[in-house]
Amino acid sequence: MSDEVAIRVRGLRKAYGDNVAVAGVDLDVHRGEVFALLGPNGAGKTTTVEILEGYRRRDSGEVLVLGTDPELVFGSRQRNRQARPAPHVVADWRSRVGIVLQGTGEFDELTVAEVVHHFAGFYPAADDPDKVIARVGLTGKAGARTHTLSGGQKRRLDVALGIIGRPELLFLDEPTTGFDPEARREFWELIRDLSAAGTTIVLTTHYLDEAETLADRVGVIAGGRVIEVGTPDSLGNRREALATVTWRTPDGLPESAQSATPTALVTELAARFGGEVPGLTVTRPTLEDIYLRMIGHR
Ligand SMILES: Nc1ncnc2c1ncn2[C@@H]1O[C@H](COP(=O)(O)OP(=O)(O)OP(=O)(O)O)[C@@H](O)[C@H]1O
Repeated sequence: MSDEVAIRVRGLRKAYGDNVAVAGVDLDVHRGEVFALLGPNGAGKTTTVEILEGYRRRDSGEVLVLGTDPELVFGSRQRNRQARPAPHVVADWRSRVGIVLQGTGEFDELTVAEVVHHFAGFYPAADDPDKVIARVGLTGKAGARTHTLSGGQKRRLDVALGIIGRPELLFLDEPTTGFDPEARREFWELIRDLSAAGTTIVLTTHYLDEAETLADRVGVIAGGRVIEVGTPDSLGNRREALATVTWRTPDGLPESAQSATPTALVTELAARFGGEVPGLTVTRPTLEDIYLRMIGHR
């Protein structure tokens, strides 16, 4: 991870009529990091990400993605036509940014291999299509027509199309929705590989375990504002949170205590029981506990 920013957002605002979806977001994503955006339904995640991708127009604020304002790259309605980059800069920016949208993975009568090979032709330095098909676990379906794929297999194809151009920056919107547990684990491996190879990754997810496993940093959005940014283990003062120690009394009844010094408590319990403490567990709040607390549910 480096301190150089891949994405810089300041004072981003976007309203749909009277509904303010994004109410002043500031955000930096560093080059090489995996950044997860979390937030309840309607929090403004997709709106924010689609503005970063150049698919939606903002009302105000500054946005730089790989040093370029995405609105100037894509927008035909940009405010300042003079500022529009030259065509080669636009093509260069598009090829450096990979986007995995929700549910694009159906191309009528085309096969998986045909679609991936076709998309590879759009990029100046595309990856090997067959290698990418293997990476997303679709080799067995390479000859299948895309409309015959299952939901999870279509998402894998979406991911293949997002990475075929070897992007420097990859956006993933709820990438593992509909994946079975094994497919999720395989996908996480793929993200780790891409990250290890230096790809900056921004993902939105509702799975807290996914954010915890993959993200270097997490940003929590609620009501169109970023309420906190931090590493998964430090968010919401998680590191300082009390541990819960549970055990069974000699009568077999469950007992528990919260402690800032659980090791001392366990040592004391071990002395009290003269060795093994029955039913002993020591837990700290999960990212999900902390997240739910942050967004106001208890
Ligand atoms: N095209 C649109 N037209 C009008 N309102 C919209 C549009 N897109 C989003 N909104 C509204 O903007 C707000 C933020 O929506 P957004 O899709 O950005 O949230 P989200 O955090 O991605 O939610 P989810 O987790 O459900 O995907 C919501 O109140 C939503 O109804």
